[in-house]
Amino acid sequence: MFMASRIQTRAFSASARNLSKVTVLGAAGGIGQPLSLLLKLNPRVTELALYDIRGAPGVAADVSHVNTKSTVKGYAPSATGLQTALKDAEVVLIPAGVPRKPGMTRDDLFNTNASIVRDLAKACAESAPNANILVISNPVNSTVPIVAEVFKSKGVYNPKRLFGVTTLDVVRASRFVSEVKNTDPADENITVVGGHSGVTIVPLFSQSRHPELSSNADLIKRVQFGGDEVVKAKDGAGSATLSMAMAGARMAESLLRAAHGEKGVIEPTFVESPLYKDRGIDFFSSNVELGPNGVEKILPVGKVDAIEEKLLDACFVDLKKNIEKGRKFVAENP
Ligand SMILES: NC(=O)C1=CN([C@@H]2O[C@H](COP(=O)(O)OP(=O)(O)OC[C@H]3O[C@@H](n4cnc5c(N)ncnc54)[C@H](O)[C@@H]3O)[C@@H](O)[C@H]2O)C=CC1
Ligand SMILES: O=C([O-])CC(=O)C(=O)O
Repeated sequence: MFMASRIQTRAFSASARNLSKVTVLGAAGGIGQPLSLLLKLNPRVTELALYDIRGAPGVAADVSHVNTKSTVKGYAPSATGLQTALKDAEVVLIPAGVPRKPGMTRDDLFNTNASIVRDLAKACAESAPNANILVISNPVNSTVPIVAEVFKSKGVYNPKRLFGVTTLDVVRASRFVSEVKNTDPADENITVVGGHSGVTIVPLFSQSRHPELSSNADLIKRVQFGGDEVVKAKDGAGSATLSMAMAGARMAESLLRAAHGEKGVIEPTFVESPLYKDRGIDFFSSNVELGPNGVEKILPVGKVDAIEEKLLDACFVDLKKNIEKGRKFVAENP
């Protein structure tokens, strides 16, 4: 009896400490809906706030019937809708914005998505300045710097709490390698660094258990342009949504695990990074150890071979321009 009540007390105080509100901005979209469902299935999430310019209350009502303990609320635009959705959030995921159609690059989305992300970042800076912000909206190489600039302008920028979601690139890399090698993707841990578009995506096969793959140009290209495969197959109906939802849910889960005290949680993510500042690159995706304060430690890229060195050089050229473009947008359109 005594034991049982002690265990109960302990369980209660642990869960009281681990109340985690997660907010999705763009929750009624192609990514937003399955992402919200996956978050509802995550026992670490205790409150789920779903916001969109249309349809979020319906998605919330639907997801709320899934029989896990978390509460779900949907928010429509109103005087306080976005503000209330964001208040006390520990993690905010942003998949709001338009997706590509065949023939477009991610940069072609800039004109529409830059202002969407800027405005949502303003709301986050005001209502959830201490949350972990996970940016999914493309072009990630530019939208993450946009969020950083907005937070700076409001005096609340904390680089340890801002993440561009690049998880899908490693998810794809491990799956594509497993198809080539006829292995289980769970055993294929492929490091992918750089940014999240075309040649800025740099897989480092030399560091994997199949170092010879670093000369496999087709495989490198497939990882760099994996998103295009989906855009083409969807034929005008959008880009990756289901695999992206899985990747976004994994990133959110990793942040919550780290926030709840687990050590050694590592994810690849696009963050403000010292790794290539000497090359003029202020944001870079690499493996990052997560902790209760967000970014705990940015891991070094490690040894790369001559082919990968060249891939990195090409990455830097585009990445620098993409980052600058995001910053300039906020400077000119505050
Ligand atoms: N980081 C990554 O690896 C990936 C990023 N993406 C990007 O994610 C974004 C979303 O893609 P999908 O979900 O397929 O698009 P979608 O068009 O299906 O959904 C976007 C949702 O955002 C909402 N929205 C638009 N403006 C908004 C605002 N101001 N506030 C709140 N919600 C707003 C729309 O109403 C819509 O429900 C795109 O920019 C896409 O390129 C897609 C796949 C992978
Ligand atoms: O390809 C796109 O436009 C969507 C995306 O970022 C991806 O699937 O990696």
